[in-house]
Amino acid sequence: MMNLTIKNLTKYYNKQCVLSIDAFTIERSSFLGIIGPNGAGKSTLVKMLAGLETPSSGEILYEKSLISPPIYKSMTMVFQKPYLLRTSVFNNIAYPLKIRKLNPKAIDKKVNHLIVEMGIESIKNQNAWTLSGGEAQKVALARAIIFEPALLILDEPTANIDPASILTMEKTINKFYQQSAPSIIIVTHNIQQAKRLCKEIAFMHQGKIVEFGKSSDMIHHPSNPLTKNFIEGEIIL
Ligand SMILES: Nc1ncnc2c1ncn2[C@@H]1O[C@H](COP(=O)(O)OP(=O)(O)OP(=O)(O)O)[C@@H](O)[C@H]1O
Repeated sequence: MMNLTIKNLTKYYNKQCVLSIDAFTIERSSFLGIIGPNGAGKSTLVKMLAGLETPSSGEILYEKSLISPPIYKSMTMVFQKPYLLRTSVFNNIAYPLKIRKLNPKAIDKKVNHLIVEMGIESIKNQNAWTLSGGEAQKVALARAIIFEPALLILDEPTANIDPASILTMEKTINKFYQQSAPSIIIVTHNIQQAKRLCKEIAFMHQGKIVEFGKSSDMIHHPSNPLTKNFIEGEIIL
């Protein structure tokens, strides 16, 4: 679990401001959904939270300190297009435990348990570069949660995958959340998914967090007209 505080954060690309957030706090053990139209700045925000993009100004504090290398020991991000290693599915999932020097027996047990839980036994020995998109998404998620990070960032982890696989992934994410109480941030275009998974939702538009609240309030009683239109499926510009 991790507490994050954003202060006067901006991001500019080619002198164009794509993100501007004055103040925002993500409490420990939050399960935050970030929704909003294309280009709203969702990925830019989570990349900065993951330390993959540098802010143009402002700061992000993790547990009240500025981002620093130790944070990476306990944080991971899953992308829409997963980056997997060119080795077996088992080795991909085991990798975070190997680099943390867990003993091989414990690694075997943990990885096999998760593989069964996620229903991916049939691809356990398959080279990860030969997987279908949905299979690769599942492996990327398994690899992310296997070391029980304090902060898990998911950027559209279930985009373009079938409903059964979405449910498997949501079950896995939820179980991890219930068991380990991490902080989870998920960017999703699927409002129903945000409703199913998240405790809080932030709606972003044109680089700003327009509205933030408990997920049931945000979905059923949004107070901002932009949020309301977006949730009701209207096109917003
Ligand atoms: N590396 C970059 N160089 C220039 N512009 C960028 C770069 N990355 C993002 N942008 C711009 O920043 C804006 C916000 O992009 P971002 O990817 O954060 O939006 P998003 O809300 O995640 O959108 P989507 O829902 O389409 O994934 C967009 O206008 C995008 O074109």
